[in-house]
Amino acid sequence: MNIINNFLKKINNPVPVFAQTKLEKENCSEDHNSSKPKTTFRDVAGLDEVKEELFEVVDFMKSPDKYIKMGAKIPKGILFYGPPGTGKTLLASAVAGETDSSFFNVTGSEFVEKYVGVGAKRVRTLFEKARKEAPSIIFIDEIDAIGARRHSESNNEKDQTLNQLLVEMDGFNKDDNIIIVGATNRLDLLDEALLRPGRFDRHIRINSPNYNSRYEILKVHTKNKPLHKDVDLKLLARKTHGFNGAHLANIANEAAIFAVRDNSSEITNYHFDKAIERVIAGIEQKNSVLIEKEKKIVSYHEAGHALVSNIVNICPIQKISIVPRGEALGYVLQLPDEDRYIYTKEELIGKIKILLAGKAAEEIIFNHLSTGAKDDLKKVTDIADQMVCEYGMSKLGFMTIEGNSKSFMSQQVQKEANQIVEHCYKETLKLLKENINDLNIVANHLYDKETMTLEELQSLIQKEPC
Ligand SMILES: Nc1ncnc2c1ncn2[C@@H]1O[C@H](COP(=O)(O)OP(=O)(O)OP(=O)(O)O)[C@@H](O)[C@H]1O
Ligand SMILES: [Zn+2]
Repeated sequence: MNIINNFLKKINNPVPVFAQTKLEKENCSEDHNSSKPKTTFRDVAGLDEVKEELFEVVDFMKSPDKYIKMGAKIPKGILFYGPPGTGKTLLASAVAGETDSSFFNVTGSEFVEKYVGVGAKRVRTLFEKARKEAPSIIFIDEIDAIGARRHSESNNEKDQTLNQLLVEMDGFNKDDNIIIVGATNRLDLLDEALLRPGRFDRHIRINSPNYNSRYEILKVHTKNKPLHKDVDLKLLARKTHGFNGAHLANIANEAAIFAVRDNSSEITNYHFDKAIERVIAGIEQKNSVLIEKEKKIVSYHEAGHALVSNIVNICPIQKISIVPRGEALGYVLQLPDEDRYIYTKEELIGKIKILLAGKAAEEIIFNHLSTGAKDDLKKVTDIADQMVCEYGMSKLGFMTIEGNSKSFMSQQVQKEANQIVEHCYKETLKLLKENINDLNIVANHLYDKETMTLEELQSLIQKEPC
């Protein structure tokens, strides 16, 4: 599983083996020239909610007076965050295209300099130009390179650059008509000053595409290409689980190149298959069969979590997904329970069962132990340990066990915690075996559709004949 994890990690961090797409840095040099992109929202597939949010920004820019009259503040900064290759640059360029703005496409690292003051000067020059050429969109990719949280052992040059960016953003006039779009894969690294109201105060997560979005992206990138009638983009979308928009654009391009090489007048399934292989091979020597197998395991793992969560019903599920996100190959999103401070023993036991259900589903279906449950087990260990040592919920009695007494009693603590976890695991296996039909149905649905809401889960389970 580690190899596969690495593979997925790698395909989320594309290596520069492909031809650069038209947007990438075509007009960006040391002195930050702008361009006037022709990109529109029609070029961006999927991401409907994000586009909706950006429509408002476009309207702000097109008719600022309407908003100013109402006393509404024009947004200054939008921050896109999420994995690479998912269309952040494309979206920013579409905002520029839709508003006929000058587009400044820069990267945070371009401002990182050895000599104090040089980065800050670059920021100043960039904003001067943007003001002159307004309306403007300034897109700063990898904004964490200049916007990372400041530490006590400060780096003077970096701090000055960040300060200059903050000064420029604060100095906007109402009628400047400049929007800054920052992009990062690591929102958690950014300095809080940058995220304050009036600066980058709109944060928009851009996710890896699910099956539907992959289909839409493939449609966009094959729009002007002669496809053989047998080419089934839905099937292609299915085969490309875990790929991002940049990979899919490359697949469409590579398939066209293969067709030219074959002197073919149309792009066929064969060319697409070769293109997929090449894109995968460019990343790592693997084939898509492995992805399919992996996808099946993750589907059952997440279906296990979801089903048991639905039965135990401690906090409602929002979404179940097998689209990789960060390091996770799949996830079940539950409503945050941060408002809760008190849990009963039954509820903690329920939490442990939900966490163990992924592993249990894998054991029932594949009869294997995999590495996919590492994070789950860590959380289980923490809860069981707290039950024994902090909440007096074991045979050791109503006492807290900490410090020296914890090391002194470590064997007993471990034995109690083990008993809790083992008991929960047995119960979870039993629950899932009793509901094996539901497990299959939910896992198959996840495998096909890749994401599922609570309503969909519940209607699927209810539909099943008793
Ligand atoms: N939603 C999408 N619709 C259409 N094409 C897409 C989409 N997402 C990505 N692409 C394609 O992938 C290319 C690269 O995407 P883009 O550079 O916008 O990603 P990014 O999120 O900015 O990545 P990075 O973080 O690596 O800079 C785009 O130029 C486009 O061809
Ligand atoms: Zn899990």
